[in-house]
Amino acid sequence: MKIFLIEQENYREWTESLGHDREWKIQEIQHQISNLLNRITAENNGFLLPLRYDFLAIIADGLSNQSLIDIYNKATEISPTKIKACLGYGKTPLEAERNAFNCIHKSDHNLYLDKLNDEIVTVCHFDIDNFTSLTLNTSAYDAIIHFNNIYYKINDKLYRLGGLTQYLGGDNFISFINYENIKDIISMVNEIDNIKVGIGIGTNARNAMENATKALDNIRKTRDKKWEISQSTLELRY
Ligand SMILES: Nc1nc2c(ncn2[C@@H]2O[C@H](COP(=O)(O)OP(=O)(O)OP(=O)(O)O)[C@@H](O)[C@H]2O)c(=O)[nH]1
Repeated sequence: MKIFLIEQENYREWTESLGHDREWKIQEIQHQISNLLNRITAENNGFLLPLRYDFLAIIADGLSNQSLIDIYNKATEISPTKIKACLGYGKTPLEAERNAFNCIHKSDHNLYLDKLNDEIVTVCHFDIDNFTSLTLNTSAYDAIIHFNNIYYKINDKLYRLGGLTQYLGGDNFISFINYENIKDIISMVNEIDNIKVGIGIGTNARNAMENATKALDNIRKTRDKKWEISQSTLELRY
């Protein structure tokens, strides 16, 4: 697995430079940066995980180093701080991210790329059943508390498998995992009520993500299963 990790350096100093009436400005700028990097990453068939916003991760399998250079250049163009970025490799997405993080802190260069083999990308798109049904919820915020209780339980298991997990809004969250751990995901969701998962496999993260959402939509059609796997060959885009 390859993770391209981008650091916005001296983030705290930048935030403090905005004064006390700053949080709304930070939120505005963070979401603008995440929006623009999300777009250029998707155009290159990757997938952006905003993580902490001062550090953003890109699932880089299937992306050329030139694509990563283009994304790095975009980040340096739009960020209010200096940018450092490293490409890391690992058996799991978490190991790859840790290696990229280590590289950022050890490397004197602002950009470190390596010639690494691409591996297939596997992503799980989790969804809670009937999250929007009014009978379940007394308020939008109560629904979030209900979601969080499930999310943190599952996230801990995904972390132990070496998955990189990101909340996407509503009752949706995804985890990029190692292909070998699909069986662990299936046994996990079989033991948890009111949750389903679409598992997507692809030659790059965008392809895998599309397949995971397709699998999730298929489950909704019949509602007689808690998981489905979908894979296809690379569809060239852009
Ligand atoms: N990020 C993201 N949000 C979604 C997606 N689909 C739905 N949502 C949001 O997630 C919330 C729940 O939507 P659904 O999961 O479709 O509805 P549900 O009530 O849980 O019904 P089922 O999942 O079909 O059982 C809503 O706030 C939607 O706006 C998606 O593909 N991605």
